[in-house]
Amino acid sequence: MIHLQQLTLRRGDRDILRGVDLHVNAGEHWTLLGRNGCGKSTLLEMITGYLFPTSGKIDVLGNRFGTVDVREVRKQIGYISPALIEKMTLADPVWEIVASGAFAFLRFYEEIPEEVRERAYAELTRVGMGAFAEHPFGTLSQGERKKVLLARTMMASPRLLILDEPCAGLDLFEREKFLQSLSELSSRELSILYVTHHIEEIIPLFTHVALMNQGEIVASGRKRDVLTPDKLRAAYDLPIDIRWSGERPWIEVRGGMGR
Ligand SMILES: Nc1ncnc2c1ncn2[C@@H]1O[C@H](COP(=O)(O)OP(=O)(O)OP(=O)(O)O)[C@@H](O)[C@H]1O
Repeated sequence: MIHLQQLTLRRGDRDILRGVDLHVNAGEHWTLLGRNGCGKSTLLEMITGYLFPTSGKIDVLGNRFGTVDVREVRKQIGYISPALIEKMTLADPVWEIVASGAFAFLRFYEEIPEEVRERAYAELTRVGMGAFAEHPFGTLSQGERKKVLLARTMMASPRLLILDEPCAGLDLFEREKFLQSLSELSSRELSILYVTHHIEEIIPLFTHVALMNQGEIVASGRKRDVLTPDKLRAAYDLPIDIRWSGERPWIEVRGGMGR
């Protein structure tokens, strides 16, 4: 699904990404973790073809970037980023926002086909937002907006779903509801790449983790192999204990900072 080989991004005299290798195979769902500024969002922008590397190779869904039209590849990728929410028109009804996901544009200037409207309602219902279909998008809470964007993304039946901190700013209840909606997508044929700062968001759905530190991937693989106290300490510079509840990790910072 995603194969990155020796990716480097140089800006001025600084390497923002350095020698990044990442291999996401069909049927795997990955989380990407790391401290502020380590390069997570930059990596997502490369995988979605908005940024080009200084060196290295990017293959996404069987397409080698640099030899294909990335806009065509993007049609198969659902990408929810903080910037996307800002692009939505707050006065538009929720169902129209969702329906626009079936096309490669943000707003409708023509009548929306009935079939698209029905699918939009179905996707909204699936994420528990059916009752809000006629509400203006701008009146929704942050958590509700995130679920609407998830529904919108699914309109294009993506093969790859990329989420950049989708639970940021959500309360516990909204976060769990969002994660549940995400889990329910696992029956569809798609792979998920999910960036977060919160290890407890690595719900059973996720199979693999990549840990970044200062532009490099310092550990990657099956989540139980990567989420170990030693590897987390190396990435976060903190003594971290980890406890598993089923296939979901919970962490404790041992003795506070600096010990
Ligand atoms: N166009 C640019 N020119 C120079 N530096 C940049 C540019 N874009 C990003 N950076 C720097 O690259 C680093 C990585 O940024 P990025 O946004 O990818 O980090 P992140 O891991 O997503 O951080 P956060 O967790 O805070 O969202 C940061 O230090 C940022 O300041």
